[in-house]
Amino acid sequence: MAKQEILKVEGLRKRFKDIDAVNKISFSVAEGDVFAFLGPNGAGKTTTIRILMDIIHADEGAISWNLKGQGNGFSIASLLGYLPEERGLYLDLPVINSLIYLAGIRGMQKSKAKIAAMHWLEKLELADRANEKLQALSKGNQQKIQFIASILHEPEFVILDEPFSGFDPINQEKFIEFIKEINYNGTTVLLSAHQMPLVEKVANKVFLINDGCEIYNGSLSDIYNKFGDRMVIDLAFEDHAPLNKVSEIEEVEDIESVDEKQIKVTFMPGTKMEPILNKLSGFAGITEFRTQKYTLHDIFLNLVKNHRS
Ligand SMILES: Nc1ncnc2c1ncn2[C@@H]1O[C@H](COP(=O)(O)OP(=O)(O)OP(=O)(O)O)[C@@H](O)[C@H]1O
Repeated sequence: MAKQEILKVEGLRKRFKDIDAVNKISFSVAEGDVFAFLGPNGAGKTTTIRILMDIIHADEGAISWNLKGQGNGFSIASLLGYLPEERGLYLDLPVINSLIYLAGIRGMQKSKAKIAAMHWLEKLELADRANEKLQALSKGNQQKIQFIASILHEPEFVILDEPFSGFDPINQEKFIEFIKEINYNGTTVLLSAHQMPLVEKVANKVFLINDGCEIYNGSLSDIYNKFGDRMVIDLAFEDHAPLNKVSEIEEVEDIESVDEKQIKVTFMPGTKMEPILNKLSGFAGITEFRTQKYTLHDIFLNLVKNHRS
């Protein structure tokens, strides 16, 4: 059975002077999705999110929400969870007071908010800092508090704008687990992030935006099926990598220079390994040969590059 649609966006458009920041995009998010909203810098992600959060208004288009809490006097924005790109909490208040206050204005009882806040502070290894002012915490720890603030009231739908930025790799991995956990417990997630290896661990749907326009909208598995059928080989050479000569191999689609000795070669869809091995055997001084999976990162770069050209 198809899952219930929680958010439907149709023909959304926003212009800033002569820039189409968001250019007639449409998508829908269903209950239980982790919907990855991806795009390069300046693509229009934060503008779209700000429109969804009612911070700015669209010039054209329609947004419909289907949240269980609608109609009980709370605004849509207060029913949602939101981790904004620009962080900002009450620096001068003790952490626990900020969290309880923020959950309160979103309709959560004080006693329940306190229990939930302590639960998340324990999880994020910050329980012993609960009574300190936020400004005494490191930037990464402040970000953890802001994440707690966005999900404490157990929203049906949370928007996380760049949740991994500013975290070390260990905390980034932990946050993947936290996102999976809130999603498992019933929160639908719209996630905007640049770290593709993290995104592909948690998302089931992907929307790719570039220059305000849709360039992919579908499931994560479909994006691999449609665009992922490519072989990638990392090559290292004793001396300078012979970029020009490798690019003459007819099956080569793209070459990325890692450094002067290393290259990453992407082959056309359907390329077989054996003829490539034969061709590469003609190159002197190969010190490393490694096949790789074509990742979401590669697909993303390729789709954006093709859209620009
Ligand atoms: N208030 C504004 N006034 C004028 N232009 C704006 C404004 N806000 C955004 N823009 C422009 O709209 C475009 C989209 O910006 P947006 O912040 O939505 O991109 P983004 O995808 O979130 O980028 P990033 O990944 O860098 O955060 C950019 O060209 C940006 O300069």
